[in-house]
Amino acid sequence: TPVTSSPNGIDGTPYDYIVIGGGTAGLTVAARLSEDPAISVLVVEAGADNRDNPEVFDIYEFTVAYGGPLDWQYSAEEGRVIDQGKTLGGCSSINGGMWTRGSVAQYDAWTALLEESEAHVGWNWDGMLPYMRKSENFNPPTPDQLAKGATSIPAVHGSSGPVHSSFSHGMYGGPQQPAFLAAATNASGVVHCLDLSAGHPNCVTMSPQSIDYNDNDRRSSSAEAYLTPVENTRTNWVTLTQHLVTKILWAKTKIPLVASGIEFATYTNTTNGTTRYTAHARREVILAAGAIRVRVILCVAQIFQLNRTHPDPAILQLSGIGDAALLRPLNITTLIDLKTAGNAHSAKALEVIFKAQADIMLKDKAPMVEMYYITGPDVASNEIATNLWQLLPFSRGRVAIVSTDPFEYPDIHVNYFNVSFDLDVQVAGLKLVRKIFKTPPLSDLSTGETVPGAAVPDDGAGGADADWQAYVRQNFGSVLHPVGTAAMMRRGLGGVVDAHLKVYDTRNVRVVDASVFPTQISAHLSATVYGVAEKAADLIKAAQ
Ligand SMILES: Cc1cc2nc3c(=O)[nH]c(=O)nc-3n(C[C@H](O)[C@H](O)[C@H](O)COP(=O)(O)OP(=O)(O)OC[C@H]3O[C@@H](n4cnc5c(N)ncnc54)[C@H](O)[C@@H]3O)c2cc1C
Repeated sequence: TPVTSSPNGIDGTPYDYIVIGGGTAGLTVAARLSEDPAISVLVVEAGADNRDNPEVFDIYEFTVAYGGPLDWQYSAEEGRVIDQGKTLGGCSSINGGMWTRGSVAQYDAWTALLEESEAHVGWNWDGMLPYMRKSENFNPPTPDQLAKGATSIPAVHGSSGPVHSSFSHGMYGGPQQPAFLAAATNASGVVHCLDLSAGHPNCVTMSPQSIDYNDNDRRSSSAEAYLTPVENTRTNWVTLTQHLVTKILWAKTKIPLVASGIEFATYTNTTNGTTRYTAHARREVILAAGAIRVRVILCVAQIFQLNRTHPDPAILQLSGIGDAALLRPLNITTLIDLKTAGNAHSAKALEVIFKAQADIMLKDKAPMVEMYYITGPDVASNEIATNLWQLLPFSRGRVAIVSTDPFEYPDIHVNYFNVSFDLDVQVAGLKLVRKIFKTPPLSDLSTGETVPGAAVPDDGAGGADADWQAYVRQNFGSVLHPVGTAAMMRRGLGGVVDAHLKVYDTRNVRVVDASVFPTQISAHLSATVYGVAEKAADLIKAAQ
């Protein structure tokens, strides 16, 4: 069976590649590797196959899955909840489907954080664009959508990839959208651009989603895009759902480590299986368990940038890769002492990483916040609203295992506003939102502000900083874009994987998911995660 929840026939079986996590990146890389019928691929996914559940396929039910069984609901300090997809397709099965890319300079900075000798691998805009396009099948705006104000630059999009992207049938056609575009320009000078995916996202425009226009706006998750079309024909690819990978098994525990496979256990909403199964990897183990869990598996570096959480690391930690000081008290033998988990980024390394980010903000003028304008069905019919999302925080969080029980959630510290500049950015962004709503032509449509309203009185200058700060601290929620927990960076900077996405000091373990982003980007992440996974697949194939 191509997708199964039974370990029978998988337990004890060898595969060429084992992919841990059938999420956004995991299914992408598995699909590409299994294009060669001589290569066998096993994907092990903790969640179930919920492709037929409207909470997954119906993009108009976005947010309904939060807090339910399809959501990991990791907890962090101050009672915060970090939602992440626990279902086939991972976050791509429950996310908002916003389809955007970061700026040219942000991708170029990834190379700058690697060894010079690795620059040729092409972790930059020019090297990523072909892969982001490869993943995509863009449906340019229809005449009706054009009339409502949709724009695009079709040449920057892919037109024959697996992930469908388009504007929706439900695209709202009222006067509020053009009024917002014009008011944003009038209030701030930010220009109206045609497309957020063209590498220059410092602008205001309407944005497509990862949905299939020709299939009634059905969500185009990684499962729908990469697995569904081939699942009945590609017999060399098996996906096991409802099983948690508990650790990586090692054939050789001297550096460079060689993985021999994985151990896994049944995992349902009611069962933490006690039986441990194994599967063997002839070639490689590929970690794609997301930015929180990879760290649990790897037990490696955890930068927890605001809006980013790293799931993968936990699996690394359970497998003996991580900070010895964390693993020793848990009686886990440290195989690779990767100290970057938690607090080990030296001041010198942080200076380099922060300077790269500051340069992107100051020289490249990369967007520091996103204003997500909402109208139509998402809010009451007489309301217009804006979410303000901070894109490039300097605060860093961390993920660490707390026990050797693989079912136990890792300890997550998001450290929001640990760097006070992040709070300044929030306040400046919110003041600008208020200004835009008070600027024509949007102001002509508004009868006044309800939220935050009197909670942050407008003193004529947009409100007092102290009032805004208190408001942000009380109301702030993460946009749930964790990255960087197993960063692709020079080892001296705290990197966990090299430019080939190989974990340092291992021969055959790679990380392929949002964990490897060394820095945050001014975009929603999924389009870039697909690009990373597509590029990773080619790197892995080239190494065969
Ligand atoms: C609520 C929400 C809304 C978002 N909205 C958008 C948006 O509108 N647009 C956008 O572009 N991006 C959005 N994002 C971000 C984007 O979806 C994610 O960054 C991206 O999909 C992450 O991909 P990934 O492959 O790194 O991880 P995931 O897609 O999370 O995949 C990891 C997979 O590994 C599985 N797993 C974890 N641990 C184990 C284990 N031990 N054993 C087996 N399996 C395991 C998980 O269940 C999961 O399926 C959103 C994210 C969230 C959470």
